Amino acid sequence: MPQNTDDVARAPQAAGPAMPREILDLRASIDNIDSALVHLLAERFKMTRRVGELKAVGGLPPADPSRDRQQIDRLKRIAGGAGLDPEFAEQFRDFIVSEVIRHHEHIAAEHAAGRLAGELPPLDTYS
Ligand SMILES: O=C(O)C(=O)C[C@]1(C(=O)O)C=C[C@@H](O)C=C1
Repeated sequence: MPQNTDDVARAPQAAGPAMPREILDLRASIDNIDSALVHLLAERFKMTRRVGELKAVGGLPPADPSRDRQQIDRLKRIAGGAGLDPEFAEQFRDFIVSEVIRHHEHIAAEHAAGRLAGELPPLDTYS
């Protein structure tokens, strides 16, 4: 994903002390990381949208507390090893998953109203 790293260096400077070159370089990297995070999140939401469709079709509830517990324990362990505050990692996951739940609920309501769009798996294939 190409980035225009000149954006930061060309940004107008407020009056005051000059911005050190290293901060400008760090900001360019921060912008790249933020962009990667947004792209990763967009991919994650594509996956969860499909999960939401399958849950709606299968009559499964939007939230899955045992999966939540698994994810939280795993992410907190990873965060600890990566030098990130595990509580922050949990809150970040909660923030994302609460949006996923909102999407799941919307998809379930659309399905209940017979308006669910997109490719759906055939039902009762194995019964
Ligand atoms: O795995 C699921 O069952 C999902 O619906 C996805 C997801 C998630 O965003 O990771 C969302 C809600 C659930 O409570 C658990 C996980």
